[in-house]
Amino acid sequence: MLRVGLTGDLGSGKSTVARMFAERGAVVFSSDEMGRRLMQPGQPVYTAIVEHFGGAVVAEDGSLDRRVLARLAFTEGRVEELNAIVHPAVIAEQARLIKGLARKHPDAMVIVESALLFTTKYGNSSHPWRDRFDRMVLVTAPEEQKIARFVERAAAGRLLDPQERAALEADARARLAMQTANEAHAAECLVIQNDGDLVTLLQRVGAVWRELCQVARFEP
Ligand SMILES: CC(C)(COP(=O)(O)OP(=O)(O)OC[C@H]1O[C@@H](n2cnc3c(N)ncnc32)[C@H](O)[C@@H]1O)[C@@H](O)C(=O)NCCC(=O)NCCS
Ligand SMILES: Nc1ncnc2c1ncn2[C@@H]1O[C@H](COP(=O)(O)OP(=O)(O)OP(=O)(O)O)[C@@H](O)[C@H]1O
Repeated sequence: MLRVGLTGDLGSGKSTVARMFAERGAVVFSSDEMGRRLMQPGQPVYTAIVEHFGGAVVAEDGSLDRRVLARLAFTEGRVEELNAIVHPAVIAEQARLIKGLARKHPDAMVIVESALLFTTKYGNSSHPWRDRFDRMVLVTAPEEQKIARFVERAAAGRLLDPQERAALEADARARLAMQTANEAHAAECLVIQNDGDLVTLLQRVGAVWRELCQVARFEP
């Protein structure tokens, strides 16, 4: 089994790249999706977040209010408090799933996608990502393109008024300010530059996929 970490800043295109790898046969775990699942009512992570941050983070329907949490995390400087609750649970769940998969499908290519693989403090050693992954893939894009993609994805086809657009851009910049480590690790990664169209991206993903298959063949 080859364990691949797929990282890159917000809006760089990681999830898009992850889907392209999945189409080629990789098993992909999205940390954002897993985090969201573990934050559902009834989960220990949900309970811990409500106990720590108080009832103001609970929406009317009983789920966590992600806008309130995003404000606390990215505007009010409390992101580490949230990370300390969510990250250990996500990392443990990924380790559990990967262990099960290794037993059933020892030849699988597993890809774990997250913007925070290099920065999270919650692995089991001082170099958590080295222990968790055999190879790292980094997706990069110019800063303004990352912000534009984040805004367009959040708009989901709606026309934004200038205030909404400015608020989303500020949110993107605040999150990006916490993701400065990724490109500093470029030398340790297979890098996919996502500064063109989707056809170009598909070609670049194909080249990296072939490289990963070679590694898997020679380092089983
Ligand atoms: C603050 C929360 C509720 C905001 O939710 P929201 O739906 O707006 O964003 P979502 O979770 O889809 O994340 C979108 C992007 O924001 C960025 N981001 C999310 N969490 C973080 C963080 N802790 N540090 C830096 N950037 C982050 C990433 O680029 C991510 O891909 C949520 O992001 C969260 O709980 N974050 C803390 C836990 C975490 O790190 N989750 C992500 C991986 S486990
Ligand atoms: N090369 C591209 N051409 C056009 N659109 C793109 C390209 N790459 C990504 N996108 C679009 O940009 C948006 C952000 O991409 P994606 O969700 O893959 O980024 P991400 O790195 O996973 O972001 P986040 O960390 O915020 O989850 C999506 O709407 C995606 O469809």
